[in-house]
Amino acid sequence: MGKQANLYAFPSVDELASALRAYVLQCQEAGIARHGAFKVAVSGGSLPKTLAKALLAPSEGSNDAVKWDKWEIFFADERAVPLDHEDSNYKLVKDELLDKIPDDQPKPTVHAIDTQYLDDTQELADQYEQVLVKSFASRDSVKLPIFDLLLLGCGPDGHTCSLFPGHELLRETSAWVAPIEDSPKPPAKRITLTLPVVNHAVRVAFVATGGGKKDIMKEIFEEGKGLPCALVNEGTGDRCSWFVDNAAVEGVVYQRRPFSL
Ligand SMILES: O=C(O)[C@H](O)[C@@H](O)[C@H](O)[C@H](O)COP(=O)(O)O
Repeated sequence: MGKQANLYAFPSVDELASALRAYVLQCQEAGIARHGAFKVAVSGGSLPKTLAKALLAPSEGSNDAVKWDKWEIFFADERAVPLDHEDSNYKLVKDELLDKIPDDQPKPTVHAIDTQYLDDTQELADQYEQVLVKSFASRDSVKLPIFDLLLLGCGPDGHTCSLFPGHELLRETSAWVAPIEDSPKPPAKRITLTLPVVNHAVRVAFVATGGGKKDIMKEIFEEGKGLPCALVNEGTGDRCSWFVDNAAVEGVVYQRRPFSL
């Protein structure tokens, strides 16, 4: 049992957000204890909004503080567009979360893509990989970076990051960051963390809300079928936690756990 992904279901997004906050802050403290920083990668989609709900809530004491100055934020996937483009995940995270951090709090370090390489997605991915190498090398001198936490969404087809069902990118074994030019979800050109990097993180948290997710949740948790989200579940076991609302898992046969840290 201990080897399976944790599924935490909440009656509302507000309750989900408050548990997510506790979970993220525990990961933050573990990262700081390990190496003096909290290295986290985030997805686009609906995740930044829920994350903002969790993290911008007022702090309830010293054990409940978001230590933004220790945060290094990376992008689990990013679209090959300028940073002020409406498809940009950077812009999404900036608008939903970063710009709303109160002025009296320090700001996190944010690692955006280098937009001078937008016309060449391989180069864009390679350059972003170098950002990771610089951030992680002194820590591990490593084959793979070890993120303290990945905060991911789950698409209606079971994709996560920009790793899509049946795509050859799922077989990538050496790159940390890879380009994709034919994303079925627009825009087509993107970069993404690869599956080995995702599965190597200390912890992975998926956030999925709303009844629109229940069919794919059933497939992921009951059948798997090589869906990217299921591959992450298999690759990370109980290092993986799903934060969902009841609507997203209605009818899904899989044991929910009461949330606790
Ligand atoms: O850039 C992207 O497209 C996202 O990173 C993508 O992987 C997203 O997380 C899922 O599609 C879930 O999106 P929703 O949360 O909006 O369903």
